[in-house]
Formats: sequence, C-alpha cells, structure tokens
Amino acid sequence: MGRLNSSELEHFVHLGKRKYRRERRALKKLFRTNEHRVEPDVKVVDRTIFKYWKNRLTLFSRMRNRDIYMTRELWFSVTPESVAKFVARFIKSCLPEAKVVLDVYCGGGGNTIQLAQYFPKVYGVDNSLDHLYCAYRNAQAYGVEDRVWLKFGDWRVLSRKRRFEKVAVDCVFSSPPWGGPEYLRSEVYDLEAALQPQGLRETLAGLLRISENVVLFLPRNADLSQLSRVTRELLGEQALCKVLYVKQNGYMKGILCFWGARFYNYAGSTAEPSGAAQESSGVAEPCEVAPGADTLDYSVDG
Ligand SMILES: C[S@@+](CC[C@H](N)C(=O)[O-])C[C@H]1O[C@@H](n2cnc3c(N)ncnc32)[C@H](O)[C@@H]1O
Repeated sequence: MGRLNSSELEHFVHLGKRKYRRERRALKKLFRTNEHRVEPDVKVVDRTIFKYWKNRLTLFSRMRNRDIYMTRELWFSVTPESVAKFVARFIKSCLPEAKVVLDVYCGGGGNTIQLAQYFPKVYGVDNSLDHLYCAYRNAQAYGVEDRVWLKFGDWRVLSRKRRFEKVAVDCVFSSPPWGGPEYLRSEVYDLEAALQPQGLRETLAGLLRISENVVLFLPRNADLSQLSRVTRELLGEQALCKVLYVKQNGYMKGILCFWGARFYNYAGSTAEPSGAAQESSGVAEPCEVAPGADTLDYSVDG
C-alpha cells in the first residue's frame, strides 16, 4: 500500500507536471496515510450514510477484502457494482471492437472499474482528488489499475478547452451528480435545472463532441420529454435516445440513456444481449415511451 510510486503516478494524467505540484503533494499524502480505506466490519457512525454502509457489498463486492476506499460523498454516489457491470457489458455487446472509453465524473471508480474489465483503456475524469485516489485504489482492488487513466479537473473547463476531442474515444459514459439524495423530492426531475454541474443540453452537447456513442446514467424520475427535446435539438428530428430502466433487487436505481446508432440497433445485434442482462437477472418491464425517444422495455435486477 504505502507510498505512491512513479508508475502509479503515471496513471494520474498530467499530475507529474510542475503546475500540479500542490495536487501531487496532496495525492502522495493520501497514499502515505492510506486515507479513506473502509474497514467493512466497523459500523459507520455517520447516520446519514448508514443505509448505504449496510449495503456496502452491493457497491463493491471486494469490500469484504478490506481494500476499498470511500469518501462520505461516495457512499451515496457510487454506482452499485451489478449496475456498473451491466452497463459495461451492454456497451461491450454493442461496441465489441471499442478500445477506449471515457468515464466523465468517475467518482470512486464504480463504473470505471467495470468498464476496465472489458476495454483496454478507460479514462476517468473527476474534480475531486480524493475521489480519483479512491478510484485508483479501488481499481487496484479489482486488478484493473493498469487500464485506468485518471484526469483531475473540472469537466466544464476540460470540455470548454476541448481536452478529450483529439483522443480517439470510442464511447463516453457519464454519471453526473444528481444533486444528492434529495433528487427524489420532486415528482419529475428537471434535467436542465437540477443536473450538476451542467444541465442536460450542455452535458450532452459536450460529450457528443468527443464520441457519437454516449451513455448517461440519470435519475429514475428524469423528465423524458426533456430528453426527447434535447436529443432532437442536438441530433435532428429523427434522432433517437434509447432509455433503459435499471433495477437492483426490485428497486429502481435510475435510467440509462444511450445515444449512437450501435445502441439503437442493439435488439437486432448478434452480440450477447441477454447474457449481459441475465447476469444481473434482467426483468422485462413496460415503461413509458417519450415522444421522439426510443425507450426499451426492460430493466435490470441485481
Ligand atoms: C455521481 S458521482 C460519480 C460516481 C461514479 N460513477 C462511481 O461509480 O463512483 C459524480 C462525481 O462527479 C464529480 N464532479 C462533480 N462536479 C464535477 C466537475 N465540475 N468536474 C468533474 N467532476 C465533478 C464528483 O466529485 C463525483 O465524484
């Protein structure tokens, strides 16, 4: 565990540069002090995260090996492992030849790690050094750290500076912050006003500049008509957005939204569709169809 060595530092893209001296020092300290390591058998004292702690093995199954790292925020924002696994396998089924995937807002690596099980190179971006550190530690726990490249920075800035547009990214996945556990307070989640740190339109426009294949993980009460409208505005009247409702143990975790022809044609694809869904015990379930959006009628149980 201990110190950050030079080959580990390479996986924190650009952090070896002079201008990141302060961040590099902070990162070294996190490694040295083994910060954020979870002791899975020790009950958390923070009552607001107890319910997440109770289900800790659904977040990272490797938690039982005592080598998972979490911040307080990560307890309620990490994508549960079965969901992350499903997404990664689904993308792999649709884009079997893809090599490079970008995970924007990668957090503690819930998605990054599962994507790295299927794709040789996965970039993760986050503006929290603590989260990037946890993502790297967690990738080590799953033995995929060599495939993971982490970029520290504010996505709005990186996107404005078009930082990833010259990288040959085959697919962009993103699980943006939903605004904390309060996202269910209103019946319908406003994808422009509530989604952080940018609304849906700006988020999607930025990601589509990097790849035509984009996947967003959004709240289950997201406004489908906004999805439909933004899809048409950005991609034309005939454009489609495929929506999958994702369940875990009977509980609706969120929706997965896909843009890109390879995802729409999935039903006709010969690549192992049900394998991906059945591994997480896929369950057919009717759902609403948003005008102009193509919503698929199944969800996933983990
Ligand atoms: C919902 S969490 C992502 C969880 C992740 N998929 C996982 O499984 O661990 C959202 C992440 O976005 C990051 N974030 C928030 N604002 C950001 C910004 N402006 N630029 C980059 N990252 C940001 C947060 O630090 C947080 O880690």
